[in-house]
Amino acid sequence: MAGAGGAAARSRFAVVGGGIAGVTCAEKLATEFPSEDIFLMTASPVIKAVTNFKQVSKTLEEFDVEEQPSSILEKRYPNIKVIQSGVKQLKSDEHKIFTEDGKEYVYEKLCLCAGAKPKLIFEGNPYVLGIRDTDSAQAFQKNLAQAERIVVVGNGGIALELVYEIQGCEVIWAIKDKAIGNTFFDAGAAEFLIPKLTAEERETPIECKRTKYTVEGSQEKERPTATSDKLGSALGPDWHEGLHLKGTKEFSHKVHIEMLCEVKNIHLQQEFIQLQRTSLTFPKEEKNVEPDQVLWPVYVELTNGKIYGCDFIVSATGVVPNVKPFLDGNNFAVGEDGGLKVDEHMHTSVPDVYAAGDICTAAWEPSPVWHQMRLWTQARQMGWYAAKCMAADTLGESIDMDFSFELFAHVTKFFNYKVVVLGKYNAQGLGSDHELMLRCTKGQEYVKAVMQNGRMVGAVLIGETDLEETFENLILNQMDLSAYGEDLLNPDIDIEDYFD
Ligand SMILES: Cc1cc2nc3c(=O)[nH]c(=O)nc-3n(C[C@H](O)[C@H](O)[C@H](O)COP(=O)(O)OP(=O)(O)OC[C@H]3O[C@@H](n4cnc5c(N)ncnc54)[C@H](O)[C@@H]3O)c2cc1C
Ligand SMILES: NC(=O)C1=CN([C@@H]2O[C@H](COP(=O)(O)OP(=O)(O)OC[C@H]3O[C@@H](n4cnc5c(N)ncnc54)[C@H](O)[C@@H]3O)[C@@H](O)[C@H]2O)C=CC1
Repeated sequence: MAGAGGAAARSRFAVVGGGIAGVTCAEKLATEFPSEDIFLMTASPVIKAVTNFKQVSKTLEEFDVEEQPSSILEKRYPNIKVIQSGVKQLKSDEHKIFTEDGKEYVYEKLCLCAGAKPKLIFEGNPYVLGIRDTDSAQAFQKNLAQAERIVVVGNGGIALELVYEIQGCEVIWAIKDKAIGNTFFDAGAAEFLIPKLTAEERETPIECKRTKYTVEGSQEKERPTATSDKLGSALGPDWHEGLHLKGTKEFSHKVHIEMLCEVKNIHLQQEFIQLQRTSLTFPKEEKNVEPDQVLWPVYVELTNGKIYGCDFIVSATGVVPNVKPFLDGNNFAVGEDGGLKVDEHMHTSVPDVYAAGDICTAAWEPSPVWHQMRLWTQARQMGWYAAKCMAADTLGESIDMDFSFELFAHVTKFFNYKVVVLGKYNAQGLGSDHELMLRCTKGQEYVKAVMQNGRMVGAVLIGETDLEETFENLILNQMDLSAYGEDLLNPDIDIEDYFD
């Protein structure tokens, strides 16, 4: 197709990234321009396909994500040409892309969908693992299978999933906040969820005696393999279901939460022993463990003064967009979160270069009830809409913002509860100018509506509340609900009757 030194292959449209954003973008372009070849360049050997797509309501959507060989995509869309090689450089003024295998490609319009990678604390420390793609999830599972205790740092989606799923291994969960799950929940919702975490801990606590580590013994153990530099796509829904997330112990779940703290330092075993011997200020005893009984491969020192020994650390502390190969020599505007800034047409600050999914930072003036979160729903919506914008620009047509950006809407599962979050579900950016309405039945459902000037601007629905469509409509139509007062959440009143 294109050889080093040979003529560069040309295509009207090129997309970089075989994750949900890139594949959706390429598919949409392939449908809009059936007689054009679409280049899809990706560093990963497999691509992500959205299957069983279901529009649950106006803005809520559910789908499965499948990892597939790229040949399946090419079979479905014969005009998509998958180029399996990482992009190492972009020369946007020449409209050229250079891949790791020494080839070059010329495009007219390009969409960058290279995703993101875990933003690790103490990056480079071999005992700190991140979870992003199939390889890193498997590395995590392999290490967990030999572990008795791990420390999970972070309080977002990944940490919430992990602390609930891990069995047979003690989990020390270190969070900066005063409640769990700060990216999705406020303290009230966290309070509702906590019993689920501790209940299962009580059900099956057949605790075993901890085997004693010796320095020699621990050296024999396989060391954790931290996330490699390989750039796979982010995992899909229920990614942990196929994995056996089990440590070496016989008990079911055992989670200890350390709130309002961060990791101050990480000490390897030898260094820890040395510090204990020589430093006057270093704590003489490891907290939580009988001194000298156990030696752990690594020790985590928290800012609250506590120290926990463990087998390894999971850093579930957010992501950083994969922008590096594209920045050099190109004048991209980059957001505070490190993403490529895109306008309301998914266009970056560089001519003919668009971006979608985790790599981008939405820099347009959003609807008052939409915000960006790096989620696969948004990756799909952005990839699809970016392709529409590329098509419209090519054909000289105008295009309106897609409806999916009107309202932030996400449906997921935490602690085995269905969770729906809508609009400014945590009163993000509203300051004190809002009121909360709550309804909670322990162990069953938690309903929170965020109200501003008598109008609903956000909601959290945990459990089978069946309220998502009604609330979605109420947020979208911004009806004045002051007259309904507390009845809005009264379970004996069918509020749908009011508004239908
Ligand atoms: C463990 C985990 C659980 C998650 N759970 C949920 C969830 O429950 N719900 C939800 O909505 N979201 C969830 N997410 C987030 C969601 O997976 C991502 O937001 C989404 O998949 C991002 O898609 P993307 O296409 O932008 O990026 P990615 O999936 O990261 O894809 C990027 C692609 O670009 C390729 N690439 C990277 N660099 C280059 C390069 N230089 N050259 C060529 N190709 C390159 C990669 O190989 C990959 O194919 C989860 C994420 C993780 C890690
Ligand atoms: N069910 C879902 O919807 C899920 C979504 N995801 C998505 O996948 C991506 C990655 O997930 P996460 O890594 O959980 O990111 P996240 O952005 O959801 O959460 C990061 C967490 O780390 C904390 N943090 C950041 N820096 C820290 C530090 N130095 N020390 C301690 N804590 C720190 C933050 O306060 C936050 O709680 C996110 O975009 C997330 O939205 C992940 C899993 C499940």
